[in-house]
Amino acid sequence: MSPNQKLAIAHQLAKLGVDIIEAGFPASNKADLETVKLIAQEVGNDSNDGWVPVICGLARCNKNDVDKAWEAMPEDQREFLYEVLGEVIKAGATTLCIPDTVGYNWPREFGQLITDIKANTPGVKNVVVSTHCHNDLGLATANTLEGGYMGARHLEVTINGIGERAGNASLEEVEDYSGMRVQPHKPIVGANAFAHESGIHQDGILKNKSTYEIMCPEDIGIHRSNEAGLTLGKLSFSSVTSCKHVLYNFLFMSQSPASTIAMAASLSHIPTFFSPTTTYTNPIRTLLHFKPSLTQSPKSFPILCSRRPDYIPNHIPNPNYVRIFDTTLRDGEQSPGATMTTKEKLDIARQLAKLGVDIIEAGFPASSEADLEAVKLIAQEVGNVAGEDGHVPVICGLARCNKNDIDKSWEAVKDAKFPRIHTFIATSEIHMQYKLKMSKEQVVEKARSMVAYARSLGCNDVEFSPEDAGRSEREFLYEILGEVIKAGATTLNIPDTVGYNWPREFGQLIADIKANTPGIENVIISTHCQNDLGLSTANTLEGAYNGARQLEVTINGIGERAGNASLEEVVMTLKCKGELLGGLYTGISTRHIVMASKMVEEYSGLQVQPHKAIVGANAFAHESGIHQDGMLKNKSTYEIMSPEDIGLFRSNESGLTLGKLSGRHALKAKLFELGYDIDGRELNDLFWRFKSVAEMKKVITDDDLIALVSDEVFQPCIVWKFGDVQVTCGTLGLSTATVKLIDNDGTEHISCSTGTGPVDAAYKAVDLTVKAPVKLLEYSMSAVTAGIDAIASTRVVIAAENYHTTTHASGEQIARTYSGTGASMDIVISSVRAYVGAINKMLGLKKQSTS
Ligand SMILES: CC(=O)SCCNC(=O)CCNC(=O)[C@H](O)C(C)(C)COP(=O)(O)OP(=O)(O)OC[C@H]1O[C@@H](n2cnc3c(N)ncnc32)[C@H](O)[C@@H]1OP(=O)(O)O
Ligand SMILES: CC(C)C(=O)C(=O)O
Repeated sequence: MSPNQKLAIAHQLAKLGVDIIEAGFPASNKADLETVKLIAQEVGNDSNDGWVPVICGLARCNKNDVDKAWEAMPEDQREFLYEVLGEVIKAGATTLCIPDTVGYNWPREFGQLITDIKANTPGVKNVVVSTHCHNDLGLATANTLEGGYMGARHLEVTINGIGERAGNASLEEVEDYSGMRVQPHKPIVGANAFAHESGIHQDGILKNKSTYEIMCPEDIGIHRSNEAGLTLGKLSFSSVTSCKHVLYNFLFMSQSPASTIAMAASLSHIPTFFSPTTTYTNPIRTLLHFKPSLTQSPKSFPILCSRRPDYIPNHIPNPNYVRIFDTTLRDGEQSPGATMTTKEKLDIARQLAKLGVDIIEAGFPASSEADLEAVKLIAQEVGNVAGEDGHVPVICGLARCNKNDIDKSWEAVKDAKFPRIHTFIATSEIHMQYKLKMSKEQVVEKARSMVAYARSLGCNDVEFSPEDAGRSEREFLYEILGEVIKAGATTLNIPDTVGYNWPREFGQLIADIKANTPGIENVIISTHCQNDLGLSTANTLEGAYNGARQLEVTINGIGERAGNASLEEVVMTLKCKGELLGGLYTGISTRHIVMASKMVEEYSGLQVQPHKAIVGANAFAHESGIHQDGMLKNKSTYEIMSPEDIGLFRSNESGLTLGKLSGRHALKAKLFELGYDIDGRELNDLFWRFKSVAEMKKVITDDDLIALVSDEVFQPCIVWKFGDVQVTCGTLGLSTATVKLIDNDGTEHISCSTGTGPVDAAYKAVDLTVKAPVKLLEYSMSAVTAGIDAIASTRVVIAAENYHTTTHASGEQIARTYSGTGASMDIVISSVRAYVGAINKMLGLKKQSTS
């Protein structure tokens, strides 16, 4: 960020009411010294409602760098930590910051560290204890809160959670100046955080907002456009189905996210402020560019147990084995804009099977004919194929507690080797009273009879969820859960539907259910944690710690509103910390994580933020000198897992350098290293794209290849194929473009158009051929690598003008949205590829729903 941008953010932080602003690292460079000085002078003396923030600058302990000593260390080394801290207190320190520098702690562990320091450090009563938690496992927010709970009274956070690698605990939002885009499903400030995609949620919201919202968007400075009478901003609605009730969606004023605050409850008095942001601007992927190094690699994981027990619906022979239930294709698809075609869902299901997930929730078959067909296909094609280790995943379909939904679900899954019906009904007062309009007795009876009905169809694997369990009365939960066990449920899933619990609370809920529900020993307890407060990963782990043996997650954490617990965070924490969690382990083959993440990102159109834990582009990138120095000396200094564990390979580790003389074998091998197993026609097509880039570019980097794979492989079914484009542009006249597209029969269509620029002209030429009027809602471009010969990656979001509308709560018609991505060294070609990809997705879905 520039000095002026930093100053503007400091002013904003002061308005927000933060107590201390760490303004920079003055010794790192002259500009930072000057900026911190300026902030100290201007912001550090400016009263906001009588409050002047403390201005702080970071410095190494040059003589003896104790920074690393402060992260979680084995209990037996704690004495050293108390000693160092005691000494600095004697020397005059006023605040003790306890950093989990590499984001390696989980909440119980970090909380214990704070407790121990408070109990054992001489003189600690005279200073303030602070947390500083990094987010490498997605646990920074939970660790920070646990630290606060255990007595820290100074919590170090960043706006939007940005920071080194996967970032820090988050306050909120510096998206524009930092260029660090937040993902749509980022809690609190993401574009989807208050958007409701699925019919059942919309129905609830229409009846009473508290059914699916735990805070008012207005509290954090977000204004609903329909209430404000405005329709600015992103259209994030795209339901797969027609719903009886009027559909509801929050459209945000485009400037709103930049004004929001993570700890909304305590900060709701703060005035709101905005900074406009409509497109994604993160410019450069900074995936692994390390030179191979001889230094020691991060610790290898303790091998707890690798065998996956045989599948028995209501029993796991090994008590430490935790089933991973992936709901990317059901809850994930409920993310606004994430509608996927049948082929895309099938591809993802295959990848989930490769990953080794135990259960794939493939959809909600009653929601539409298309979803029923997609789930059926997945049941037949993925639910009967054994993977490398002989594992065949369970295929599951969601259903409300009614016969029609359950029939559809059974029809969809019954061809799988291991079919499962998942039925649910809400149990919280607010949902029963306003949404269902049912008494407790009616809800119990419905749940009991529908579980029995599902069993009567011949399904011996029935999961039941008391929706909104996180806000349900305990005694009522024990009662209804006891009844469904008697009726034949084999898994009881406990959802924190609105992401309202914090880890201790959710863990206690699982422990209480385990202790008080009659017959619970005969079933599997499961968790399903939404991420509205950024706590879903920690809640899920607490659930496991307290006895849950099935964890419901999604790839990249996508899902309704702020999404779900993410598979990669939960699985990698169990892999890194399984021992601390009592020896828990999963059957996930983690080296397929990156491929799954990329595929879901491309198909759902939901891009993960660069600082997303595990799979974000920066998760293994080291930006600052001190970290880079540490990495060069020993990778374990700043990495808690090696990228290879999740299928991400450092450049050149193989020694393969691809260029214009490389052949398909080298390309395939290199792609395999990067986590992509590509063959056949896809490999061939990719090969020619690769060759054309290699002819122009001396060095083909991993990022170039990743961009090409995204563009070539993750494309929707082809309705129109991009052929050629020719543009003329400049200052002397209108830009003109000629575009050749090829239809399904191989016929070439050529159109010409003028436009305000070359991309506009090319898009108009495409429109002339396709004749399906669309509106361009978003357009963003980023350079994949540095330099003039970089590959440009384009992302567009479009909406159809004449069809695919749905009704907004305000009564207006809202168009569904479709995303497309493209990559090329030529920005116009990249742009046209993205545009044609989005159009193909729109036409493909239209074809699918009309057939
Ligand atoms: C927490 C979750 O994630 S729940 C899953 C959310 N997923 C979805 O909603 C999938 C997409 N949804 C859809 O396609 C549609 O909502 C459909 C096809 C399922 C239903 O559409 P419609 O029949 O038009 O109903 P609509 O969605 O408007 O309203 C939901 C109705 O189901 C009822 N309902 C909601 N949950 C349940 C349940 N678990 N069991 C029984 N009835 C339920 C509501 O009370 C409401 O009933 P009402 O009409 O008597 O008031
Ligand atoms: C259907 C249930 C499990 C759900 O998605 C939720 O409650 O969030």
